[in-house]
Amino acid sequence: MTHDPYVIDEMISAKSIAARIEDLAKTIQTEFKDTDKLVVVGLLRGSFVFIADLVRELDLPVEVDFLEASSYGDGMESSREVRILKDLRGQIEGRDVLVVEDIVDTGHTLHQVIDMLNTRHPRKLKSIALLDKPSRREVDMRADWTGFEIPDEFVVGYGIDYAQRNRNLPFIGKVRFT
Ligand SMILES: O=P(O)(O)OC[C@H]1O[C@H](OP(=O)(O)OP(=O)(O)O)[C@H](O)[C@@H]1O
Ligand code: HPA
Ligand SMILES: [Mg+2]
Repeated sequence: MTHDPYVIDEMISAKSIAARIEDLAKTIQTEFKDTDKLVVVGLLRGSFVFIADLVRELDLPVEVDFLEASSYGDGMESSREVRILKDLRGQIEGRDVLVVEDIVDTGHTLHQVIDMLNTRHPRKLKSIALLDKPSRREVDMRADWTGFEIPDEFVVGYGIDYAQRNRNLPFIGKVRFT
């Protein structure tokens, strides 16, 4: 697949992301202060940077697990069909679970993942997303906590890709075709 040339304009700096994650971690700590061992579930691949930074700010007993869900492939359009490519390693029945997502866009990915995890009867199931793009929503879905609300721009960096590139940028940038 070939892509038109583009540049990336910074939208949210690494420093702002770090500051916001400190605040979010305090909220999560309060929410789960009585939890024996919280299961923090990262949705691969996009959330790998966010989950790494978030769990290091949590002063709580946590277990980290991953689920791989994919709907975008290499393009900019959701397929609306969320495929589970890799399941959790652990059981979540009766457990407190926090799903960590990089971005909620149409909402299909988080919606379908939450539905699927609910069938396993966790005690408590909450979600957190670094970014929220509410103007593009196609299903009624919101993460319980959000880092930043963003406009309708295709973003990359801090774990998020365009055609599997740019995940390693330390900031969130928007893609601008040249
Ligand atoms: O709200 P939605 O419209 O469903 O979009 C959000 C999802 O899309 C992206 O994942 P993608 O399918 O590209 O896989 P990736 O995480 O491996 O990049 C992103 O990481 C979210 O998981
Ligand atoms: O803005 C985005 N950028 C990259 N991947 C995405 N998947 C959903 N929305 C986006
Ligand atoms: Mg993803």
